[in-house]
Amino acid sequence: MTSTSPTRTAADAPTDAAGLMDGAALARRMTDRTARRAAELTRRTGTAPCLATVLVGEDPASVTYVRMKQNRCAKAGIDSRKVALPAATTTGELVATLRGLSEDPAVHGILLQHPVGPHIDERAAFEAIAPEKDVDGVTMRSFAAMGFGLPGFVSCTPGGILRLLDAYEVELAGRRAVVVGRSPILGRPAGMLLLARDATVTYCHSRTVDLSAHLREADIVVAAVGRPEFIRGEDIKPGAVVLDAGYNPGNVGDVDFAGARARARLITPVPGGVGPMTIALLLEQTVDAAEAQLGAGAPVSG
Ligand SMILES: Nc1nc2c(c(=O)[nH]1)N[C@@H](CN(C=O)c1ccc(C(=O)N[C@@H](CCC(=O)O)C(=O)O)cc1)CN2
Repeated sequence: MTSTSPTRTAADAPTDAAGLMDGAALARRMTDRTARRAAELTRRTGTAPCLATVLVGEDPASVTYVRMKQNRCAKAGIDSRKVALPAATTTGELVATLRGLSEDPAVHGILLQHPVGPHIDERAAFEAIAPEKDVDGVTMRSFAAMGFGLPGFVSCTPGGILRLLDAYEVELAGRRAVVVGRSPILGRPAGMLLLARDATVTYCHSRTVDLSAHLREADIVVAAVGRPEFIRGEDIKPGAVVLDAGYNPGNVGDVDFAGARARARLITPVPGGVGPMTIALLLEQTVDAAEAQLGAGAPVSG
């Protein structure tokens, strides 16, 4: 991915600006721990954890994200199996591929890169992933667990957002959280995870009347709308915590960073905030899945 956004330095920030939530650093710490767990699992079982990545077509951003996931797998001692399918793949063919991976004992986790082409029934494809291999948290069974606050694989970006909030000791119970966006891999599960932690959650979306009024009341804002700098700084409540899950071309988030930072208490940058957490969670959940399938949970301290 190329970056056209100007480089931000600490000197650019106003003196009373929000603290940055450093997702890149937290993701590195998580991945170090995941790598230790993967090594221990491989030593004990003779089998390395394996993630299958499935990419349909050649969308440049998706190609980049899949490559990033495979590179980080390699660094963490996780095998990856790349399945690249032509753009013309049908729903039936994709479902058959995912069912085959679901039944393959050498594969412990499956990732279907979103989005797939408009001619494909993405929901049907996600549902072809065996729940015990759904390390990306995209099946309805995983959604149900997230909705009820039960154990299970979480959607990776929303899960990463919760880890960031916990790492920065942000209180959630009773706080007003506004999630802008309702996509199945991002906004919806983000709201479910926040609700499971007793936040008072409001979803805003394209049909919301007076988004600004909702945002101005929000203690926590999750921006997952997919439009560059859509959230205006002036709408952020002073002292709010802002998580920008946008990944627009040019590494631009969904939030007007400078404007929001001047009012918020904590904010994630783009890049270096929520994005790296997505892949850290994917790797962690792949090792969770492998441990469960190989019957070999390996406690690792630190
Ligand atoms: N099946 C899925 N598809 C998609 C998901 C997902 O979680 N599961 N998320 C997004 C995109 N995505 C991963 O696929 C993703 C986007 C961005 C990043 C990231 O780390 N970005 C960096 C900057 C990257 C760069 O420098 O080029 C950052 O924000 O610091 C990771 C993953 C859509 N599809």
